[in-house]
Amino acid sequence: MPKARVYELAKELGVDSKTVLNKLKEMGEFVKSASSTVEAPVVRRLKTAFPSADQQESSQGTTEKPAKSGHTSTGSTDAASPSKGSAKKSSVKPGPARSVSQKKQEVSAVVEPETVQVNDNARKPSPQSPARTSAHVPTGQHKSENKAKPGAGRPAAPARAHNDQTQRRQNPTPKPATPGAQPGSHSPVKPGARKSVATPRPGNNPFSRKQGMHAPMPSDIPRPHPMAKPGAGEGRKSGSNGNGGGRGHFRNGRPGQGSGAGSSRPNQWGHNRSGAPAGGSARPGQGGGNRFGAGPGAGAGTGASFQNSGPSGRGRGRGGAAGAFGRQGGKSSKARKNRMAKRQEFEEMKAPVIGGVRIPSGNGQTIKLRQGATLSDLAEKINVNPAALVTVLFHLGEMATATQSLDEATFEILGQEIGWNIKIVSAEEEDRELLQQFDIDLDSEQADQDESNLVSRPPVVTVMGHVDHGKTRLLDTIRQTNTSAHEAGGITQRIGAYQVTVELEGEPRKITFLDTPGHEAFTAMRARGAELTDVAILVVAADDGVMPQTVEAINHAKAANVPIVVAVNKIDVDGANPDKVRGQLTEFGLVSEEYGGDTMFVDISAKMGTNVDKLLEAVLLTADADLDLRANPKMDSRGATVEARLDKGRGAIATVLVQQGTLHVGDAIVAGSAYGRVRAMLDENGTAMKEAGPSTPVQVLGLTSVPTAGDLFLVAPDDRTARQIAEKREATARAAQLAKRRKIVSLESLKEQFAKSEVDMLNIVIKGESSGSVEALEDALMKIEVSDEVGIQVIHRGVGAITQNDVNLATVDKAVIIGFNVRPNRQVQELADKEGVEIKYYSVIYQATEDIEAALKGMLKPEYEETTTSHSEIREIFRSSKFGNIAGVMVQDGTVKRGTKARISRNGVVTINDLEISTLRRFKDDVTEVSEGYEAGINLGDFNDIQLGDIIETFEMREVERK
Ligand SMILES: Nc1nc2c(ncn2[C@@H]2O[C@H](COP(=O)(O)OP(=O)(O)OP(=O)(O)O)[C@@H](O)[C@H]2O)c(=O)[nH]1
Repeated sequence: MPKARVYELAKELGVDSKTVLNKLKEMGEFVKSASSTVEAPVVRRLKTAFPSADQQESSQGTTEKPAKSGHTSTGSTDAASPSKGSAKKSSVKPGPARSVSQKKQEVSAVVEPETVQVNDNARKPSPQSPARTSAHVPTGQHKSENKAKPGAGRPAAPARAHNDQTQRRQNPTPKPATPGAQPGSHSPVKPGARKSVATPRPGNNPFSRKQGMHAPMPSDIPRPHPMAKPGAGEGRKSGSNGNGGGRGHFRNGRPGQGSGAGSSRPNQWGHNRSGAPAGGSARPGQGGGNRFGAGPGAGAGTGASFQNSGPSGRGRGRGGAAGAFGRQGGKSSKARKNRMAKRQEFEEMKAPVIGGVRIPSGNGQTIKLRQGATLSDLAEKINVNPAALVTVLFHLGEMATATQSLDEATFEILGQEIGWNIKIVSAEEEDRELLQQFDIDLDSEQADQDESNLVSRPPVVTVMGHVDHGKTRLLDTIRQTNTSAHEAGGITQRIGAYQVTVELEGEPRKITFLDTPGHEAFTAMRARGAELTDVAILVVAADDGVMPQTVEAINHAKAANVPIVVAVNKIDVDGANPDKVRGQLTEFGLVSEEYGGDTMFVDISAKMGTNVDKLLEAVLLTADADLDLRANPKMDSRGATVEARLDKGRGAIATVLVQQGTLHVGDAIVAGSAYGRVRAMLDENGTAMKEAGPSTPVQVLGLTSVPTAGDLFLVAPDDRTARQIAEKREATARAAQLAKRRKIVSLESLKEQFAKSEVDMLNIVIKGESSGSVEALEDALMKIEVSDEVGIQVIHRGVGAITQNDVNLATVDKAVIIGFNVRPNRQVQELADKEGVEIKYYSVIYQATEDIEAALKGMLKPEYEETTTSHSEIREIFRSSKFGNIAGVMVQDGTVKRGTKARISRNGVVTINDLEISTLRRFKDDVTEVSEGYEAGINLGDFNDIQLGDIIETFEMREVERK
């Protein structure tokens, strides 16, 4: 049985701890404080020294000093004069009364944290309590009720709660104890007074939004706002403590805290819900604690807290000893608020308290966040402290930092909790909304097109297919130029767009070709919302058939809902089998017309020019059959950037494809975050143009910066609007970039792993001559997978020469700079040399990827494997007082070396690992190694458990090359 503590004895005996302490002193027992323990014999003596509990109750009721607390006149006093004190305003709601001893406990000034009581309640009476009557039930009655109904505290919870609330206001008017105000659910039932302990009713959480046990009153308004000064929130927290434990059970799985000992950080947010105890104990006297602690049901186990906070009377403002509205508090004059402030507080008060923090409810309002948004982004939009959101999320069981990107589902759950309908919008949607701010509504423009304004436009065609199947050659043939000859490495790297005119049924028709490095750029553009392609030509070499990238290309075209025309190429090559290609493609849903399908297949030879005209016809026929290719040339131009680069002499040059309207020289244009005025326009041959209609690719000069491939462009009403749109886009792009960067790190917990040296990141800065090549290179690099332990992070990419900024960034982030067809100037190179920044130059993508892959492999930590170096049999054991046991061995194989790791195997079973050959001798000489066939003396350090016949195996960990 545990030793009794003074305060427990005091309760049991129905006196205050001080009395017990005095008595003990008289008895010659030195006991330090109320929380000190007392030995069993002393307890017996003490009990005999006091009258019986019942006697004590009756006497106590009359003898208790009023000065002890507001509740000193309990028991018979109340019974005798029920109208006294709080009875004036008491409600007639009856509640089971507490036992007298219970009341006395409440009167007691000394309460230990572990006694979960509301003794303080008794000491903080208020004239406002509507439930006070219940507290004035005569003692005897209380007793009998309690005895009859052991759990009688429950029905009285509301009354008790009010009592608590009011009592904490430190009204000196003597008050009776609150019935059932001592749930003490955590403690075992103790004799005497403890029997009347009531557990809090689960359904009476006064701060539950759903249960409505406690309608927020102006007097409940915390001050200052807990979001601003968490400390002030404790009152509220205290208030909820009574039942907070119950809440805690559900929300945090931390049952019992609500009735447990005082929290060391009572003011921290989140304690409400977790049911952590009131802050009063840790910060005695803080006003909030008293006032809000007085909420209904607040009694559960926070007695100590309140006890401390109450009498100290050092409450701030309205707290502490303040009256109902705090006007009697120490700083009452300062505490007075104007109506507005009170109103505001009231509103704040009504805000849901989640996890101890109060977030103004959005009342179901919709709020839009960009993909990859963080809690900080949300906090900014709804004007709350990001830390509060972190807390709320934590209470929802999700751990995230304020700057960590969260997914849509998490935001949705969080939104539901805080009353906001959080919608995650794509970058395109966000951009559309941004444009709407400038009265540019792309959706309605599209929908409200007047049929009469629509004229047919050329189809835009993308050529896709497996590597080396002849895409570039086909485009060359079509244009009757030979661009592949100029391409470094012979691989298409630049994204261009060209227009050709072909004759169909005697009528000249235009086709716009996007010259892409395959489907990757196509998808990269789509990712930006640039749905440029109308028809895809799928090039399949007849001598090679369907290859992995052919399938990928099909999938991408299908995903974009783009009709496919199949060009079965290289039919001039020996072994070409166009039928096989047809057969293979049926598996992918591309059934040729000859086979009863609706996909046009044309057998061509890009090299010889065979049937290329037929292919173009097929493209036009497919476009005519499947698509309604019309656009309005009369409106402001809209389109997308196909490629952009920085020209030394002419500045930014963007190849744009006009999709709607007509682009004119002099138009104010914005493409992504680049803007400017169209200074000049050139076609693919460098010929100047004055205007460009729908489906026309055109090079635009005059932008202030280089846009990115796939960036949508539009003509703005004026230069200023163009600039403002660009600036806004720039800002959102920067935020998104940051989020993306954070995501890379947070998603895979790379950072943490990195910190633990479990993963290494190769940071890369990519600079290239055009946005298309930079993008293609980045995509290619990101696909490199070497191992889970190493990864690539592109920390910056851009078009143009390598600059000082790039080097600086690389220095800070320890990055490697890749210059793709670009070079730094001398000063920048010198800076890089000085800073030790590596700059690698490439003009072919695969060389870059190969190099980086090799670098990553180099970053892998070496792999080790165990190699056995020798076996030696123990043939003799020499006992040395100085060295311990020395094994006289015969080296059976390999070489024993001093200092190597060793293990012992006995009858084929390893008995011990991790030994070391500490000394190695040949006769009397210390040696470093002994080879096979020789005898040696081995000492294994402290290890002496060796037997004749044991085998000493030595081994080393050797580095092995990674595959
Ligand atoms: N015999 C023959 N060779 C062809 C034909 N078409 C292309 N080639 C050759 O195939 C090789 C690859 O052609 P490209 O046009 O560069 O292939 P690609 O698909 O553009 O390749 P990437 O740019 O690497 O994606 C070149 O050597 C071409 O000359 C053809 O119809 N017949």
